[in-house]
Amino acid sequence: MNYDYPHINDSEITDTLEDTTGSDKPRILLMGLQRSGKSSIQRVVFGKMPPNDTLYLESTTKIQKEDITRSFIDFQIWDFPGQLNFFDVTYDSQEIFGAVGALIFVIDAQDDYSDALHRLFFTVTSAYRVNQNISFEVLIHKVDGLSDDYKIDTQRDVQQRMGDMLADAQMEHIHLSYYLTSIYDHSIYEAFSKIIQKLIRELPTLENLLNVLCQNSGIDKAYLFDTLTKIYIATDSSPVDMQSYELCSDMIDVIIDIELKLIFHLFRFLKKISAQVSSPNGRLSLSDDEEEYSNGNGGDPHHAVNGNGASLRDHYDTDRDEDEDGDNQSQEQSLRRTDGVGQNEAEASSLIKLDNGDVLYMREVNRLLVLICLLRHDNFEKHGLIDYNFQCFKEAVTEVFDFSQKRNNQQQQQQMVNLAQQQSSSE
Ligand SMILES: Nc1nc2c(ncn2[C@@H]2O[C@H](COP(=O)(O)OP(=O)(O)OP(=O)(O)O)[C@@H](O)[C@H]2O)c(=O)[nH]1
Repeated sequence: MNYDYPHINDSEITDTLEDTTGSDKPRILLMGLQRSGKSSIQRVVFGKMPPNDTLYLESTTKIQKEDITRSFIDFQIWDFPGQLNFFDVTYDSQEIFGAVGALIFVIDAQDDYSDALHRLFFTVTSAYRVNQNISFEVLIHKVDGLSDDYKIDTQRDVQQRMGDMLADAQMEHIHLSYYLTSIYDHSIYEAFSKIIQKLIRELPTLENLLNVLCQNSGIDKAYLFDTLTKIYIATDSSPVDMQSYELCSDMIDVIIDIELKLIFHLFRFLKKISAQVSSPNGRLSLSDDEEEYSNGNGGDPHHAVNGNGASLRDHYDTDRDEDEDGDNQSQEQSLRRTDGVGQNEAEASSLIKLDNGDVLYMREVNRLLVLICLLRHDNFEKHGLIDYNFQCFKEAVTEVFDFSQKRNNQQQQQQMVNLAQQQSSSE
């Protein structure tokens, strides 16, 4: 049986190739059989699509390239149509696979995956011949429908069969990493966190900084999250347990939800102001105001933004305790301007007290990154020390990325100089 890709006609290939050139950003490729879940993963993790909406996604016919902007993760994701063979001679495989950081192969675990394994073998061995630096990642996907025992058995079976195939081809030196994933829970974010971390050059430095922060502040676990994608780009060296990771990851959703509500009310407030300016008597009636609040936020006027809207966070300052979904988890939110930082460096912080006495503490490192820590309540009493250490951590992280940015710029300039020299010598 031929497990290679089916033959594709030329017009389809040319059509697709138009999409394959362009950006210098490191690439993450999503490959796998049709309907294995590639586009769903891309949309859910990087596009915030609700998992249920992926049921209506149409099959991909061309490479879908997406620049991950507004995120710390400065990569390009390429979603490949399941039916095309990009190792065909018609393609410049050097162009496609030369600059790849990670090749993620998605296997549908709810289906018979024999064909998928042969395709995975073909894909990995072909890509390896082009670029030996690619990190190969295998998502055993859609495991939400499987029992825990069956998940483990499936992973063992996939690993065993791939290991045998690579050994038979004397290519056992190719290393594959395996993850059990589903878009319906945290597993897909956890897997992407580990995949992306392999591509971050600054990872060891960030881990060291997090270790020092935890040791000196009584913090049990700390994650540095990319706010947009909920991918954690680094954590301290204590073991990651799924429960703490899920709590921290959920905290981002809670905060974003609150911020969105604030933006919504700010928008309504500004709309009202503009209506007031243009209204004949130039006055706002109190009854209108109350109606707005009761429609929008359950009648709590303190959720409104009390300023001129120049900076949302600069004007928001509230604490609250409330029960969450019957969990009796006490939650305090405080989005406030921190003294000692400039007007433009307003940063958010947030605190959630858990039932067992632990505390989840979030601090904004910059526009793209947040630090979320889990610690015992009595350790949180040394609040000033934690805040001071956090400022030191933040400065160090900023320095690391400034340095890395400068190095990248220098490397790019050097590459351009080399290219120009090559061109002039060949003329
Ligand atoms: N149960 C379950 N279904 C999923 C999961 N991820 C994706 N799906 C479903 O799988 C189906 C196919 O998903 P797609 O993302 O379109 O698959 P694809 O690999 O991009 O397919 P092509 O574009 O044809 O190559 C959709 O109905 C998704 O809702 C998952 O984690 N669990």
